[in-house]
Amino acid sequence: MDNLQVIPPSNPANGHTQDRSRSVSFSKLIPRSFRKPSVGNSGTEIDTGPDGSEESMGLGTVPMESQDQEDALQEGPSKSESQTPETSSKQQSPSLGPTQAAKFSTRFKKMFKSSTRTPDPEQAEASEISEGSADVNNAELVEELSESWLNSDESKHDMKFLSQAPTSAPLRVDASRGRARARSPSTPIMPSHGSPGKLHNSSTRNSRKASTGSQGGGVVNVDRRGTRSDTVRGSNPYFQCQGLPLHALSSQDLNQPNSSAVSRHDESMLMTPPPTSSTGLTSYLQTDYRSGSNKSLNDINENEEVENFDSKDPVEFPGTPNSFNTRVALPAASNSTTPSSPLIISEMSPGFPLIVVDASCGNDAQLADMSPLPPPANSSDIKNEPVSHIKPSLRRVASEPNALKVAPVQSISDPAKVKNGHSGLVAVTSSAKTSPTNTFNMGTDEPQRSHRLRNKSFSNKFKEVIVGPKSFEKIKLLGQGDVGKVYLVKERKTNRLYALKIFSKAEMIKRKKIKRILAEQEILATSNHPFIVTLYHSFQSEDYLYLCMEYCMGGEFFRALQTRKTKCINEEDARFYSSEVTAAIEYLHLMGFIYRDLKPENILLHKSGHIMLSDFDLSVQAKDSKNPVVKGSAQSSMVDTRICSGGFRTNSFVGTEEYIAPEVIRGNGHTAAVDWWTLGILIYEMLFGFTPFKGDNTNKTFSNVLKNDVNFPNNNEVSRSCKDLIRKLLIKNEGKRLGSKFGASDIKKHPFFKKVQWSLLRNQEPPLLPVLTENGYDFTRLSDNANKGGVKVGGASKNIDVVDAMAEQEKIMFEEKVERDDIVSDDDPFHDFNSMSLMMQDNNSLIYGDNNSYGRVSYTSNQNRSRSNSHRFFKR
Ligand SMILES: Nc1ncnc2c1ncn2[C@@H]1O[C@H](COP(=O)(O)OP(=O)(O)OP(=O)(O)O)[C@@H](O)[C@H]1O
Repeated sequence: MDNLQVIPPSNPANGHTQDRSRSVSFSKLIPRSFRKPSVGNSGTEIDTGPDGSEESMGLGTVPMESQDQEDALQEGPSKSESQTPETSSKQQSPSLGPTQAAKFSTRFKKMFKSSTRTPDPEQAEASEISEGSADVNNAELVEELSESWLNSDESKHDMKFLSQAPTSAPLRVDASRGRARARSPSTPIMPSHGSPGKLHNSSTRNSRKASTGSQGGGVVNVDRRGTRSDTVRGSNPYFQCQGLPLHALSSQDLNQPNSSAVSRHDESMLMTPPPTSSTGLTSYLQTDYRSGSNKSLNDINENEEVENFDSKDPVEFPGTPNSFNTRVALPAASNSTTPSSPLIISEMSPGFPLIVVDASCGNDAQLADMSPLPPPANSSDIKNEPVSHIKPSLRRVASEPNALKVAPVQSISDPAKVKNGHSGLVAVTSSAKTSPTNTFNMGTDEPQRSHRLRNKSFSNKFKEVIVGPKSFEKIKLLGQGDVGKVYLVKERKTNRLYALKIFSKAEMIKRKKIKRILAEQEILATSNHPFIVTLYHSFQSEDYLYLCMEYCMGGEFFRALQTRKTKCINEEDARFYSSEVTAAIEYLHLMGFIYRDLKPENILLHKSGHIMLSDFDLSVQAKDSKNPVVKGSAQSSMVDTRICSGGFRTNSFVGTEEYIAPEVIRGNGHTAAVDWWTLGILIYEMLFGFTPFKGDNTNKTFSNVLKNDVNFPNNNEVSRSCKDLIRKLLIKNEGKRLGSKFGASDIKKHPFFKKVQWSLLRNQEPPLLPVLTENGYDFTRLSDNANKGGVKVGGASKNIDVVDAMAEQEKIMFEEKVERDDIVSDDDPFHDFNSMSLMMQDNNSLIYGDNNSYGRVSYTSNQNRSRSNSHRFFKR
């Protein structure tokens, strides 16, 4: 990998000329209200590529394979695709009236006002070492804003203002983000284009990340320069550059001189403290932030972060007639008999989970009384509730593959096992036998479930919550995400280790993240898959929300990659991880979820070395999701998972910069195909240590994503089939992208995965095994410092008051009293957040041991892997 020949994205040959077409691409990124209607699958791109056969993969590897050389393989974007935006943008030249233009101007002024303020020293320091891409200075703005928009008469006023603004003044971009990436040595380092001392969010994130001990124990001391920006949530940089589109501005935004819908919460590690008055949170919420949380997740406009609920989605509050009529149950939650909410249970059988699609479509009534369960464990926090019967659920026992036997797996292609018909469901058999470690908690009593929980689609998995904040003892801070903090905790009663993610309600409301946390809970609670992190408990207190999850001691896969000398892994290992990721995404798609934030940082490593997908706050559930369908013949059938969310388009601007799919940038809506795009980027990054479209700033990256073909370094170790897979996943036209026909089945059938036995993935030997070690990478010192007052945030020591406040806040977090579902009033924004516990606790979760530091993890190569995988689990 050392001899990688990399064409920096700024190389004109790589499509970075200041040419017309680039402006054309960016013209798509003008405020959404000016955009052309969705092109969707009707792109003009022509799929000239092969259908996946090895033979058709064409040419051999060439140094830094050019597009020309690879044409025979490539279904890259056609010229017509890049021409379309130009045409459309001209046709769609924005036409602002004088009032609208004035509003835009107001937005710009507000933004510059905030951006030109003197940065604090720590931010300045952080900015010097940063070179991320999440900020854009004014000069670039003027240079790179949409050509069509620039040319419009109405925009002149605003652009004049932009060009007059001090060029050194950066625009703050998503200052709230708490994450950063280290760039691998082989990643092209782009020249910094920012001026010294400017505010730079990614650098701040960087510093914060280091200070908080980062991730799940699997933390390495990485180079803090050259970070990549983090997850973007509804904050299209173009909106930030240009001011928000009018439809996203509320009257409040426009009238309050100091308000800015684009400014993010401060960069303090502290969550915004909740109101302390006796009226408490409820009145605070009702006064200031009437969110749409009482509506269906999908009914809330996805661009909530840049929109004002009051103006767009008025929600009625208590006392108002019909205040509850606006509430729609969470997706797939309210009616288990609806065909659109198939009950899909994946069982962690001894071995690989068998997906069980309940052909009765989850009719609770029919299944009631089948399996009385034992009473919940005692908890002082919990008041007893009337009990109800539940249907038995097959749930996986957490991942302990070595201790488990492989259950016979019945192929989903077995026609005898596939039922299509009235229920419209694919029955993929469960031949799993319950093992001692996989037994249902069958008792004589029934689980307690609140009325609200009973109505949930996942109610067969959960009962009334049996723990509260006091049930856990904090061991250390694992890391801080966008809005939540994740702690390694041990349950006092059992000594079991968990990852407890805590969100401040006030913060969630302030930053309009209510929908996100509800989505995350919904997906975690609904999912039951060995490659998706298990949710054990969730509960809320007056001021906080808690998600208690399986602790993945291996930390982020990204960190594991960083421990590699080359920052990348070989193709065989990449196949392992990508196959597990594909299985996880397939499952999510089956459930009607689109993940939308695949990246190595969101892939955690279980202690077994297998992956665990986490962080679902960007995921969305398809409206009217359909049941999977089996297509093809008995010999070669495929489960069409694409159809589960078929036709569902969503239009938020979310994702991670380097992973964002072209259709997301274009803003004309996207589908589940975005997940296959991100899979392509992930595989590329695993193999080469950097992402294929990285530019030296956000705009360049997006331009590359829209225009550039994927190029490969001169690396003969990567097979043609692998490159072919990447190319097909990175087809810019989502309608032509691999996965657009049958979803995951398309990907699984690709020659790159030919040897993979999908049903036995969980029994493969992982390439890397996380090990707690005294000599591993240790970030606990930093978090210890944080606790002792020596915390460094943004490169400078925070004053002791801040540290004290943090400690105080943590104390409160772990002392609050749990609020059961029934006492959370219906008008509470977090009414739909359930307090609940998994029916059966996992007996395989890690147990706290005094001798472990839980801060030092290293990754060892799995010696068993080659023998085990090639001889036992891979077809020959
Ligand atoms: N179950 C877990 N086990 C171990 N570490 C975890 C677990 N869940 C989260 N973490 C770690 O805690 C940190 C914060 O997690 P979180 O999901 O909030 O952050 P994030 O991925 O940045 O989220 P977001 O994208 O929402 O900002 C991350 O470093 C993450 O790897």
